[in-house]
Amino acid sequence: MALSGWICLVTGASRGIGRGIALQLSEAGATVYITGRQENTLKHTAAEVKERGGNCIPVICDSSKEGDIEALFERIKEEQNGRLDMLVNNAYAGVQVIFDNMGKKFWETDPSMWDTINNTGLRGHYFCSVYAARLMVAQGKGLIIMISSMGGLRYLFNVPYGVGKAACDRLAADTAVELKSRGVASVSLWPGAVQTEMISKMVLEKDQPLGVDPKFKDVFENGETTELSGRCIVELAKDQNLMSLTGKVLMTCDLARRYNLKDVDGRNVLDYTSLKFALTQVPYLSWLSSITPSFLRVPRFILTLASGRF
Ligand SMILES: NC(=O)c1ccc[n+]([C@@H]2O[C@H](COP(=O)([O-])OP(=O)(O)OC[C@H]3O[C@@H](n4cnc5c(N)ncnc54)[C@H](O)[C@@H]3O)[C@@H](O)[C@H]2O)c1
Repeated sequence: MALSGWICLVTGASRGIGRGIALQLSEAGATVYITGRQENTLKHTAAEVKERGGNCIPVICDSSKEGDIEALFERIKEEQNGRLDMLVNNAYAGVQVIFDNMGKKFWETDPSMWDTINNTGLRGHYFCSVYAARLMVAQGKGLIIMISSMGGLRYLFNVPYGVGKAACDRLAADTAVELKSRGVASVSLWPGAVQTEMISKMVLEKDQPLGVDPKFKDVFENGETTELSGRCIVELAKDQNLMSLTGKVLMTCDLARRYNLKDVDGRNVLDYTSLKFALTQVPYLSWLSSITPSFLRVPRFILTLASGRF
């Protein structure tokens, strides 16, 4: 099996993308530590891993609490003789608050939204990266992945969300500078729209989700399963040229093309960098989408320019 013998850690794996990644890593043969705040929900993921013949170790760990994080890494160090091959920084506490405040300006929302979104989804990632890097540098190899999103490029949802995602991308880039000579890779992964349990409840199962653009609902209707990111990560981990990608933002649609992957339900992966898809999002031009070949992609330098930073 591809990741047989690997020791991996996925934070926030009781549901959503973290759960999907844990399922795929364990299916590939890795021993996967999974974290979350509640024992009962974590146990569901652990049971599913076991059902599929995998091996995972649930650990209660609140990513917004540094004491919990320190204890988690102490435990891995002790149980695995200092070995850790992969850290997936996924835990995220922002989805509910994002939907509860959809359409509001930052000055109209409680400023504590910053902490809800970024204490777990950014600060927690930094703390985990520090402790993981200590183990990985000592063994001279490893892979750290930040689960981010295209909200890192330009405005999406709200201010703390976008700032947090841009910072996750920068966290991967800057940690990569210091880790590269030690044999450890660090990347940021942008999934596309993912059909998580929360997204199903708040978008897909509602006729007109409050404050949500109907186009947004269409995108999620064709979205990725929660396991596609994990499938991409398994291939990435085995990639002989992994180090050439360190520090970069990687998109699931690009990785699916690079490794010739389909989603776990057999569907092709929606390429949200294709010109065809981009046109569907532009008012008055969406009709052009039906006559645009799907292999044409928005060049990466245009994406860089789209950040509007210079
Ligand atoms: N859903 C999407 O369409 C989508 C698309 C692109 C990127 N992403 C990103 O993927 C990541 C995961 O998002 P998701 O949609 O799976 O979210 P989710 O809310 O479905 O899952 C988040 C997970 O983190 C856990 N968690 C929350 N707070 C925690 C804490 N304090 N400590 C430990 N665990 C905690 C939850 O229990 C859950 O398991 C986020 O960074 C999100 O921005 C999501």
